[in-house]
Amino acid sequence: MDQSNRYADLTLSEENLVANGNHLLVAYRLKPAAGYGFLEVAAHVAAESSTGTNVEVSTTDDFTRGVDALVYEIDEAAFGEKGGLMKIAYPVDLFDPNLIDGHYNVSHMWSLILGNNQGMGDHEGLRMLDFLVPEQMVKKFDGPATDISDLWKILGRPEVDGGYIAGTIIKPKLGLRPEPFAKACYDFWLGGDFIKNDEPQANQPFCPMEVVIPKVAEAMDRAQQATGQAKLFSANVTADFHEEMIKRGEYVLGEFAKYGNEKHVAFLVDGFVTGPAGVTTSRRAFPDTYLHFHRAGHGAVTSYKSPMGMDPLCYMKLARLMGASGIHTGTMGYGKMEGHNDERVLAYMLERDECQGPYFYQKWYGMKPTTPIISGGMNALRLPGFFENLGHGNVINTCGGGSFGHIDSPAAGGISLGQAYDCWKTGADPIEYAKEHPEFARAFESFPGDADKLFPEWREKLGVHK
Ligand SMILES: O=C(COP(=O)(O)O)[C@H](O)[C@H](O)COP(=O)(O)O
Ligand SMILES: [Mg+2]
Repeated sequence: MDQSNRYADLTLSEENLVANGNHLLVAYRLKPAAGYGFLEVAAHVAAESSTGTNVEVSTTDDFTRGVDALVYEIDEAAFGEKGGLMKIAYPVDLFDPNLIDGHYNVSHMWSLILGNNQGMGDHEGLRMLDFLVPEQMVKKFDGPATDISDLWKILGRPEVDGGYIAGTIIKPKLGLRPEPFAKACYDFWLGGDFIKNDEPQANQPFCPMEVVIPKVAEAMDRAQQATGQAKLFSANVTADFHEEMIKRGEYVLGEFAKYGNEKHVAFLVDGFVTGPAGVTTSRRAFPDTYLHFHRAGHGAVTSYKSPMGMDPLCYMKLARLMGASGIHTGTMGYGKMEGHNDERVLAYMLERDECQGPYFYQKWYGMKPTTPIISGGMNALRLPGFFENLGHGNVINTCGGGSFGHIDSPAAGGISLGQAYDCWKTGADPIEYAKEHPEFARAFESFPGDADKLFPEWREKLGVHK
């Protein structure tokens, strides 16, 4: 049934919709299934995402029609064989404020703008490319309670432009028992700032939280004394229900508090698999603890290979609205995961108070920034190019292989990361810099494949032969 007479109004002006601020606007890429018209399917998406279904119903009244989501712009040829562009305006009244405090919840918003419409049978692809949250809504999402400035403060750095946080992920991903796990922490903290649990490290029988966390807390205390520097640990508190997550969070804080280091702890939440409810549990139960949002699983929804789901930019915006202090943002083509250099905008959308997305200019109205967390196949050699592309180093970077794969030690791995930032920041040539900085130089021998690709004559220039 073609519902475009009700769920489309191509006379609407986006400029007015933005100025009025009474709609959440969404841009989609749509590829109709064979035999269906573009506007017909676009209108069905709007119906299915707001007040309609696939047939007229007798209970619809004039008020209902007044909160219809409306297709207001289409460009059928925008993406060639991949489909066309269409934009939908969702009235703010469709969204769901909490009973408790009137804040919006991301789960509900997500269920509308990317809910049933994903499963419709009359399209071959529907992908969310960008969305614009109007001021009246932005101000009623939780947003982050803490941000990178809180970590810089603990590290004794300026709370503005405090710079690069050199981090790692304890590897191997699984299988370490408590003693070797804590030793790996200590060894890295002799050279780096920040350690995270790998996303599945939690309470396994071979490494129970109640055995390993006390050892990690003790290792942090020893490393701080040995280096005279503050250290940070991001502990995985992910759980399927809030009481378990709170139990884990309180336990971790209690163990680090024994050394006065409860503020040196962040909470790792596997936010894609636990969903907005899990993220919000940590955000609200532990507002003083940096919320480290790991996105494992997000590729099922955000991979550029897919005609469905949403672009990573949209996922970053949802995470900031949820209240992530930091989120894994990808490596913009410099690491091992899918991505490209223009994904700078993911970081800018997270950290700035205003940012131009691919279709909308989003203002955040003072909402705290979310830190880009850069991870996935990174090491000291790949970092200078990454910083050059992004234009700054105010990020948390976690290199698992890039630290524990350094041929000298995890500490040398950590040091090499900080040196990579220093190399970029001072504008030094990496090869020349390596001649004066042994840990950075040994990263070339640790990751020869990368060295060959990034700095072809490195062996001759550094006098390192096979
Ligand atoms: O454990 C790692 C990286 O380990 P390594 O440094 O050894 O590659 C992270 O889970 C990935 O970065 C996740 O990807 P993303 O950060 O893109 O979500
Ligand atoms: Mg991992």
